Amino acid sequence: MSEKKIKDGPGIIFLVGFMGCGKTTLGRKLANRLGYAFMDLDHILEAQEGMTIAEYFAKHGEDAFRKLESEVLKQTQYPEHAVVSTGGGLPCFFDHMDWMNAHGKTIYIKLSPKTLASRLENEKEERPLLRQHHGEALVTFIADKLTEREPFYSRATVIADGLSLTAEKVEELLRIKAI
Ligand SMILES: Nc1ncnc2c1ncn2[C@@H]1O[C@H](COP(=O)(O)OP(=O)(O)O)[C@@H](O)[C@H]1O
Ligand SMILES: O=C(O)C1=C[C@@H](OP(=O)(O)O)[C@@H](O)[C@H](O)C1
Ligand SMILES: [Mg+2]
Repeated sequence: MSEKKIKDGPGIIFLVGFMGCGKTTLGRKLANRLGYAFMDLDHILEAQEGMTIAEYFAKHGEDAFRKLESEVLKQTQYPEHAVVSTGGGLPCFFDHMDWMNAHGKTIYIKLSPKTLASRLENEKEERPLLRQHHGEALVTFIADKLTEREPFYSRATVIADGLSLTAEKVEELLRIKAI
């Protein structure tokens, strides 16, 4: 594996962006391409708690979830090289953008509310914040939440157009940025 790694590369790459932008999907592909470990903080949290995020929200509520995802972010043991997919809300709470930028590089996968909504319409059950929104109301909900979250996401090391983003393209962006 090690010969595949970008020499003196960014170490830890955190993928950030709204629900449905592809952090989990692209993260796995990017890790595979770079020969880095793949870690998804939502999956780590679910394995640790023995329940899904939807179950955790139903049982303990969002405030408890935000505290727990903060612990998971900061207490996880990261290998030297890893691609880490975060949950969509994580960058927008506590000091998480600063923390991730201090511990690695961040990539914001940017997409429009319309595209996000079309990807999420059939994947709302596992995302408790979206469950009660449908059709045009889902687009509006996403647009409003995105406006709120964008200032946090925009502090990423690299801002990438999610529509044309592939693992190859991310690798190229990292090289261009020389990080
Ligand atoms: N580049 C892409 N093009 C089209 N659909 C995608 C792409 N990346 C992810 N998806 C789809 O969008 C949905 C959400 O992807 P996911 O990786 O779970 O996003 P996130 O982790 O950011 O919430 C999934 O159905 C996934 O298959
Ligand atoms: O945006 C959010 O607040 C959330 C995003 C989810 O992760 P994905 O972005 O991978 O869907 C998950 O952490 C939880 O449902 C809350
Ligand atoms: Mg995900």
